[in-house]
Amino acid sequence: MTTDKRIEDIKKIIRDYQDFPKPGVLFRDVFPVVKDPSCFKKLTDLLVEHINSLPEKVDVIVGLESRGFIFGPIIAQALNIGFVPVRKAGKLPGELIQVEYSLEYGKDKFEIQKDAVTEGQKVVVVDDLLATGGTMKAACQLMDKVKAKVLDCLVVIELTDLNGRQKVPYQMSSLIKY
Ligand SMILES: O=P(O)(O)OC[C@H]1O[C@H](OP(=O)(O)OP(=O)(O)O)[C@H](O)[C@@H]1O
Ligand SMILES: Nc1ncnc2[nH]cnc12
Repeated sequence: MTTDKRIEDIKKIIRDYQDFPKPGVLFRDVFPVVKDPSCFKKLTDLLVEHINSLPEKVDVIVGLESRGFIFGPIIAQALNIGFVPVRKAGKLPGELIQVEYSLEYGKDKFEIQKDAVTEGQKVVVVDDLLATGGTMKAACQLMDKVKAKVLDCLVVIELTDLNGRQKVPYQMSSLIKY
């Protein structure tokens, strides 16, 4: 993604919290961007422009609980396509597919409804932030299990200097890198 004045404006209002939620973690809080309507519009426009620049047309936006739910649906709506949630274990009804994963400050389990994305559908996976990449990698494993085609794994913020970074198996894109 290219440099853009809008990215600088967004970067200015992301807030940092040292030692949250655990000692040693520098937490990057994206919520001030959502609170500022002009910045939030800039951010969603940038994400939509990025998706429109992909070589293939996207069928479904997949968002990761919970901060991926802030950005995913608004992007899907702008693109006039559907949004599908990937949720932490025990939240979704019906037949599910599950994976376990580890993230910067813990472990969790992700689930998707079996028929939410169908074989061959082209998806973009959206989240607010990539740290170790464990969360995004787990979402990709779910996409493999439903035989979706992942065109892009898109995050607002990417932490590039983190120890224990896990490889995300598909194309990764981020607006802001630290
Ligand atoms: O790259 P990783 O090391 O896996 O970390 C990134 C993930 O961590 C945060 O989610 P969290 O699980 O804290 O949940 P939340 O969105 O519900 O706050 C963030 O929103 C990403 O999903
Ligand atoms: N450093 C961080 N800041 C905000 N969200 C996160 N999720 C995982 N690591 C994070």
